Amino acid sequence: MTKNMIRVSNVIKSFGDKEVLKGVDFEVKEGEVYALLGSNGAGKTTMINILATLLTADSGTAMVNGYDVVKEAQNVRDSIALTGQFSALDEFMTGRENLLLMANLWKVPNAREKVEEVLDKVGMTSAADKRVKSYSGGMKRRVDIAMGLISARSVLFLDEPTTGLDPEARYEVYEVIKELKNEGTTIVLTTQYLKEAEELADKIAILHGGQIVVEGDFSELQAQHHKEHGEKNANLEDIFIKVVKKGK
Ligand SMILES: Nc1ncnc2c1ncn2[C@@H]1O[C@H](COP(=O)(O)OP(=O)(O)OP(=O)(O)O)[C@@H](O)[C@H]1O
Repeated sequence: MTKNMIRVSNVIKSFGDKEVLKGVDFEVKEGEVYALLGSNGAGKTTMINILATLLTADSGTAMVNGYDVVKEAQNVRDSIALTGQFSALDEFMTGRENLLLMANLWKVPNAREKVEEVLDKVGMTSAADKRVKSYSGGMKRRVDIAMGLISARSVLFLDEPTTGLDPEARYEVYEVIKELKNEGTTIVLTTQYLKEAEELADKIAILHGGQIVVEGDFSELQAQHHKEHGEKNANLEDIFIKVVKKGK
């Protein structure tokens, strides 16, 4: 049986009197690409930060790689890599130097070989000796993802990895995610580009009104949409808009 890498159960989180997550439940299986979608402010980053031990939920439980995010936070941190919208790279160092620094910090065995391996994986070998400040947005994002891949982590969180990138750069990052997916990496992805979720994700979830209101693979979402709205072969954008409108 495939292992559950993530198990979220009845997670509730408020900021002051603003209730953002109102009982979130979901599971992600090993090797699955799980896309968490939602409008701006729906709570996607909040949920990911709870899973990444950067925030604590008010109640409910969340497990990553079999570890409780509160009681076994260090084990969870050792199990995950998180890449956000904002680059954590040193602009004055080269891509290779950034990766090597990270590999040494994490005491990765055979650091140099590992750096070459991840550079190759994200297609950045030929530009590896140029300073990060000369990179395009897509190149920076690819090295960011490579930073996450430096140590063998069980789950990769990609929080809006393509936001703010032009279409060409987005495509480059998209190709990297596809490659990781083919290798069987468990990925939780948030994205504003529904086409990406449609093509990359094994499972799509829509977070709305503080809960997961729809979940399934794309064809299941299409079938549900067909049943409710009589529209066949809808794209994810149509489905998303109907779900979000209905929930209002
Ligand atoms: N530290 C905080 N203090 C107060 N409010 C916060 C905090 N972090 C998030 N929020 C609020 O919680 C809500 C959810 O934010 P979150 O960033 O999780 O949403 P999101 O779905 O990731 O949105 P986006 O797509 O815009 O990134 C927003 O209304 C936000 O303003």
